[in-house]
Amino acid sequence: MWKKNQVEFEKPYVSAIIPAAGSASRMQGIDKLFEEILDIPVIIYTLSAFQQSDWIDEIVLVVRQGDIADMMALIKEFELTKVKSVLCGGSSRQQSVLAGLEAVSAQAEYIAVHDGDRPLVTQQIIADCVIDAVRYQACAAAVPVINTIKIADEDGLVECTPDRSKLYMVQTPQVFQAQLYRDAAAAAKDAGEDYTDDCQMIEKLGGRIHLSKGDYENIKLTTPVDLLTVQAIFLMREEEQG
Ligand SMILES: Nc1ccn([C@@H]2O[C@H](COP(=O)(O)OP(=O)(O)OP(=O)(O)O)[C@@H](O)[C@H]2O)c(=O)n1
Ligand SMILES: C[C@](O)(CO)[C@H](O)COP(=O)(O)O
Repeated sequence: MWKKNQVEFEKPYVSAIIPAAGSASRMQGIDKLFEEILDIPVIIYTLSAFQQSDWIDEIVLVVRQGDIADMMALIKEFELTKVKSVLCGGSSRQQSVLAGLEAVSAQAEYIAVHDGDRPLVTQQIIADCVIDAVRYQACAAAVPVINTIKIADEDGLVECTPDRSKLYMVQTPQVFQAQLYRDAAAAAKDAGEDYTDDCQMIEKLGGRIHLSKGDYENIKLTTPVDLLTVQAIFLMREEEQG
C-alpha cells in the first residue's frame, strides 16, 4: 500500500512514454539528446529518472529511426531494465507519443508522458504527478508564469494581457488514467488534431486537468541557452551531493 496525505491506495501499474524523436531544429545543430553533461548523455538522465522511480513500471522510448541502434546501446550500457520498447517516432511530438502508446502494456493503469529533453525531472515530481493522476485522472506538472504574457495580433499589436495569476507554464510529466488517455488519443487521431501537449487531447473531450507542482529547474532543452542552464544546474546538484 502507498500513502499520501493519509490516503492509502494500491500503487497502480504505470507506463512511461518518453518522446525523444524530435529534430532539435531550435538547437542550432546541437544533437541535444546525445549531448553529454558530466560524461552522460542528456537522454540517459531522463530515462534514469524513470528507471529509478518506484512509481514507474515500464518505459516506452520513442526515437528517430537513425538513433535506434545508439539508443539500444546506451540502454544496455546504463542497465535501463524498465525500457520495454524502443520504437520510431512520427513527424510531430503527438504522433511520436501515439506511436509509443501502441507499445504500452495492456496492464498499464496510468500512462505518464515525459519529454526526453527534460533531463532534470525529479523523483518528487514523478511521484506527485502519478499520485495526482490517481486522484484526478489527468494531471500535468506546471509552474506559475513569472513574466507578463500578452496576446498580440500578426502585426505585433497587443490585443490583451491575461491575468497572470491564472497563467501556468505546463511541463511534463503529464499523467493520465490509461483508458481515458487511450480514448482521447483515438478521438484526436480521428479528428486529425495535433496538439502541442497531451493534456489538450483530454481537454478537447471536456476532461479537466489537475496542475501538479512542477519546478522551474524542470527545463525543456529547446535552445542552446537551455543547455548552458541545464549544465549549470547539474553541476550545482553534483556539488550539493558532494
Ligand atoms: N516529432 C517529434 C517531435 C518532438 N519529439 C520529442 O518531444 C519532446 C519535446 O519536443 P521539443 O522540445 O520540441 O524537441 P524537438 O522537436 O526536437 O525540437 P524542435 O521543435 O526545436 O525541433 C522532445 O524530447 C522531442 O524529442 C518527438 O518525440 N517527436
Ligand atoms: C509538452 C510540452 O513540453 C509542455 O510544455 C511542450 O508543449 C512541448 O512543446 P514542443 O514545441 O514540442 O517542445
